[in-house]
Amino acid sequence: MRVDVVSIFPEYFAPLDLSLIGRARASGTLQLAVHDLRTWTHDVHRTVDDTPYGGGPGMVMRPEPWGEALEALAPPGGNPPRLLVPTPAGAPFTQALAHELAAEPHLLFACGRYEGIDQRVLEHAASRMPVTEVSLGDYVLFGGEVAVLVILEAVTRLLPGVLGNVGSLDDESHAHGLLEAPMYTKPAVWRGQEVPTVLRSGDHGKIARWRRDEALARTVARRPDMIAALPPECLDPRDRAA
Ligand SMILES: Oc1ccccc1-c1ccno1
Repeated sequence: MRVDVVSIFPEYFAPLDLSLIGRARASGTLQLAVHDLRTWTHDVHRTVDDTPYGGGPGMVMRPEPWGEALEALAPPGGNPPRLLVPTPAGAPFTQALAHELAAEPHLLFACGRYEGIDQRVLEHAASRMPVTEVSLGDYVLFGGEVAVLVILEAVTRLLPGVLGNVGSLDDESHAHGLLEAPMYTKPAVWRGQEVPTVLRSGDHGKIARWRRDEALARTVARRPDMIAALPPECLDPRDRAA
């Protein structure tokens, strides 16, 4: 997978040389390039923002540098990337979208700052490539860089060969529409608290059932919205009686 990121703070992405993402880049699974938006400015002050039409506080990112950056990184006529624009006004970023993005050959991230990017940039881009405005949640950040780091980690870990133990994707939170069950490791007793006996029973059927029940209970308690979204067949008949 090829990933291009455009930002006025490219140094935000230094952490992407670390850990599993760093290994994915070294192995060639992930080809990542970070670009400074100011590369596509032509004035002495390398200006990227201006005051908003209609008034109001703050500044808006000018369309000209973005237009040139997106044309440089997604040249007309080539296979277009999918443009991801983190914004508080975007669609929720979910594990399902992470899986969708992990199947894309080329992602292009536009990191907005200030009050956002002139909307015409996204409208013009949409005439040439798929554009997804995405939100991490109902809160406001200084800019899109942190959101891109989160999205990149969620997507990269789904790429083939990145996670050593592929099985760990099977039962993690959101893998089957539920939150994951509590996890334990040695010692069996720690500060007087004992690991649930069933987990040390060796009975894999009982262990699987316990973990599913715990996952369901956690989801009901913490994320009832996820329960409402579960397809009926996901709820065991015994659970329906509950
Ligand atoms: O608050 C933001 C500012 C710029 C770009 C993205 C965001 C954001 C907030 C939540 N998800 O994304």
